[in-house]
Amino acid sequence: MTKILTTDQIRTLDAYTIQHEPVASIDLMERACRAFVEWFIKRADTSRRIGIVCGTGNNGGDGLGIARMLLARHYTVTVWVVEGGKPTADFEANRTRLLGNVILQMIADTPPSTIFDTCDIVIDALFGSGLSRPLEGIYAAVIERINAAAAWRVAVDVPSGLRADAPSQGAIVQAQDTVSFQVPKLAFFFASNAPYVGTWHIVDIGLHKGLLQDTETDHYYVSNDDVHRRWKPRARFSHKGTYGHALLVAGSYGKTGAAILAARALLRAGVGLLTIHTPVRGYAILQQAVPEAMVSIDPFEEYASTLPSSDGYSVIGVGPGLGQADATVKMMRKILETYRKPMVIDADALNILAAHRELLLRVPAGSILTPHPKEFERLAGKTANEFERLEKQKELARQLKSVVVVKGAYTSITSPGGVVYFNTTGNPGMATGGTGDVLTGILTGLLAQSYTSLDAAILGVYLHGLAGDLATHDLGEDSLVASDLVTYLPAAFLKVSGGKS
Ligand SMILES: NC(=O)C1=CN([C@@H]2O[C@H](COP(=O)(O)OP(=O)(O)OC[C@H]3O[C@@H](n4cnc5c(N)ncnc54)[C@H](O)[C@@H]3O)[C@@H](O)[C@H]2O)[C@@H](O)CC1
Ligand SMILES: [K+]
Repeated sequence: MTKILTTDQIRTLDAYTIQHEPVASIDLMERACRAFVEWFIKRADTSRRIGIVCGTGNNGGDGLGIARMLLARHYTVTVWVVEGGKPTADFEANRTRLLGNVILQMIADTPPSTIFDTCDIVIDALFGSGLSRPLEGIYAAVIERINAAAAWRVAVDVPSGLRADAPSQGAIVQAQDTVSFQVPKLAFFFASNAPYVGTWHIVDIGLHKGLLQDTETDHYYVSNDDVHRRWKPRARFSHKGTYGHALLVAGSYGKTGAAILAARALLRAGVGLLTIHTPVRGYAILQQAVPEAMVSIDPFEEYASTLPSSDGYSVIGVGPGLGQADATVKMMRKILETYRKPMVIDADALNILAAHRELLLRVPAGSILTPHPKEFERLAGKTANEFERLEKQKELARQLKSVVVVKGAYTSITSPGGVVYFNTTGNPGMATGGTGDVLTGILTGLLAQSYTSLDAAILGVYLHGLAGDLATHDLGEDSLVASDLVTYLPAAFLKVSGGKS
């Protein structure tokens, strides 16, 4: 698991590294500059004209060090320093090291609109993690020019003006790429910050490994290795009973497709047996579309009303295409009153919980809830920003002793203990109807196979995004449909299992 740390934790790590490696502060900055430059030179050749905009803190010190290294590699570099705060010692040291290489252009007033006209690339080293209040005045004026520049904008550590672990206000640099030191910052994972962060990249600056390992955090992001460790190979002497019997409660008149997508994904996720409970109208369609599944037929024509029995199922997945008819609400109530094993709860099943809040507390411990942001808002209430939403998500997971998955570009998975895992697979092609139904199927299929709910959620969300990425690789983002995720799920399993699936 890769950690996401707060600014205070990173500051502690910096200081600890300086003291215990030991390494001089200026040499640690030198390492940071070198790591940035190594990343940079792979992406820009020496014909590109570079502008570096520096503050007078340590982020600005990085900017000066980067300037020196790029000049030594024969890039054309202009360096601007925005006058203001008291320069730090490492900024001063790097200013001295730069003397004679380039003349620093000082900015004391609103710069002309043409300031960056001669730059192909603008490197933003105005402020880093030391930002403590919104940027205004001269800083805001410079940022306005940076954002208006017809150049590739690359931020050092964080886009200036963005707070790493709190909501941001004031002027913020809109970087296309952010090269961040050692660990990603929490703010990078929120949709509202995407216009500032662009694509983020992590470079290793060699902060103290021991302390990095020992530093506790509630926030992680998920990589292929983490997922591989959670994946379980199938046993030689296993049989269909080994892999669970899932019940999928899904579909209503006009929404049988949701049941098909979830059912197909469930089977491709490796479940032993699948029964789908669906209204009469869905029966013939499901038997043809998903021949591997058994169908339990509701007495009602158009929506589900009565589940004959929930006994014997290892897991229930409920929600896709379900509708919210009164009879369906009654059925949900009955399920929650009698079934005590984990469930996967999605879509209309979540909306039913939001509208009948007494049911929420009946959700069996160890379940997985998969709201998109709007459904989450109905469940947990409005929030002012994504930091607040994440706190509410942790609270809900604790309260229900379940895993809460809020879907988005970086789907966040919260354990009952309040630990958050951000998923890193997936792409905008998946922003299309039915992909959520596929996720419900995958998660239900994994839970049926006795994965813990947290492992099922981390593995399932990752596989779902990876199937989307593999599909996009062949088909492009524009044409991706939810069924493609099911088609590419086997390839995703193969990738996660290292070819052993
Ligand atoms: N040894 C270290 O601590 C290392 C630090 N590094 C760099 O140092 C950065 C952090 O440096 P600093 O802590 O000096 O912080 P910054 O360079 O981000 O900010 C510098 C100063 O700006 C002032 N400031 C904050 N908000 C302001 C506002 N809204 N308007 C005006 N002034 C404001 C603060 O008082 C602070 O002293 C990191 O992001 C990274 O780029 C790297 O060189 C790696 C090593
Ligand atoms: K910056």
